[in-house]
Amino acid sequence: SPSPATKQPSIGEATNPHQLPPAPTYPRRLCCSRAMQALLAPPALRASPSRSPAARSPPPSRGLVALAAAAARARPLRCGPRDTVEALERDEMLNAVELGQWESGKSVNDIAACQGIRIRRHCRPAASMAEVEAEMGAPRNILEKIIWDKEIEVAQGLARNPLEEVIESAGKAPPTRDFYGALAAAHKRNGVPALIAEVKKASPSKGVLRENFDPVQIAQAYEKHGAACLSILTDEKYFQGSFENLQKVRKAGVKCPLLCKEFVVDKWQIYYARAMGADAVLLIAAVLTDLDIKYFLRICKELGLTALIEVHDEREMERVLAINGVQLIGINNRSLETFIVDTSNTKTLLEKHGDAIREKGILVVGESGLFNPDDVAYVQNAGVSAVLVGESLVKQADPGRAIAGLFGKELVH
Ligand SMILES: O=C(O)c1ccccc1NCC(=O)[C@H](O)[C@H](O)COP(=O)(O)O
Repeated sequence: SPSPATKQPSIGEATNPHQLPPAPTYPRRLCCSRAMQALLAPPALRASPSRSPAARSPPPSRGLVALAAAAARARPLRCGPRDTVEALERDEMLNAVELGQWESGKSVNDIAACQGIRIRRHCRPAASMAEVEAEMGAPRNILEKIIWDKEIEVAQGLARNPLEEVIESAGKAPPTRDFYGALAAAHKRNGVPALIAEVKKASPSKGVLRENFDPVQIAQAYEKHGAACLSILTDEKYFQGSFENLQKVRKAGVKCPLLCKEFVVDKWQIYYARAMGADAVLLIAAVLTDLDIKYFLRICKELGLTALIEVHDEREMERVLAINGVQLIGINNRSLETFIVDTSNTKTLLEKHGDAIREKGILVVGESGLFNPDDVAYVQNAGVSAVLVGESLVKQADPGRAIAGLFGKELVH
């Protein structure tokens, strides 16, 4: 059985990642060096769970940071002979400000709020929604509701398909296709933003978009008519999607790289997405702390997945631009809290951050609310290299042919 140092805690497990006594006000450097000491200590010297402050007074909602930090020690960061103290000192996860905040007693939701994140986590995956709501009140908006359900759903998925098995399947999956490269090439080839065409049956804001929904047929039609990549909704409850749809499209021989459009709150979902054939995953900045994003980016890198990191406002854009290794940013014109769609959001954010984005070689995807060639030209002029389009294609009798209508011309492969 795994040693305490390498054991992966389940979501919501309130375990202090460093197994060190809490201090109310650690100076940041001290906190970091303690984290590194814990990392570098031989397993026998790593403190036992009984010493953890969480064990003394189990807080209900510290699981997320604990999870990320514990995983930083274990996987995918491997502390091997080439990991010098200097390298560890430069490690942005080990030095994450969130770890110091957590050690000094902040909850996951307090830490998230410090980054302007309004979506709360309940971190009680074994509880019923009634129990969660009794403790936290009703979810404040649809995105929070989706995330609360997702935390419980992921725990159920983990019980059915344990992490170790999913990691093994992900490792055996056929190699990923280059999502970023496909977008860059299609943009260059067609002179218009590359298309990520979305395979989506329903959405919370619009209800059922297409009664007669065959994901493989739609995916093949999109590919035939020039989509560079596809986005496959996998959420069942709110979008009537599934991981099976993703797998079916992959197995049907569609060559376009596939984005798993899921509400990722746990690494299990990323491994599962890869095991089911994904080439890219969505990470939503409105839901994930900087440390979550950094950690999930490492897992993506290890698996060869591209991460599309979605932002909606100024604060989220600033946070994401400060994270190393980001290649693809999606600007969602739709607020996932209010459903309001405003394409000028893309323009506003790119006016302010376009230079920094270009300097870093990041590609921007304009997402949501695009219906005609004027809409596409508008976001293209704002500076996007790709667009993510669902409703305006999937609602048409022939979603493939609808692509030429959206761009005002045929796209070529
Ligand atoms: O679309 C929704 O109602 C929704 C609600 C809550 C969370 C996410 C939601 N949608 C995800 C998306 O933003 C879109 O699927 C995607 O960007 C395509 O948008 P569209 O072309 O407008 O269908």
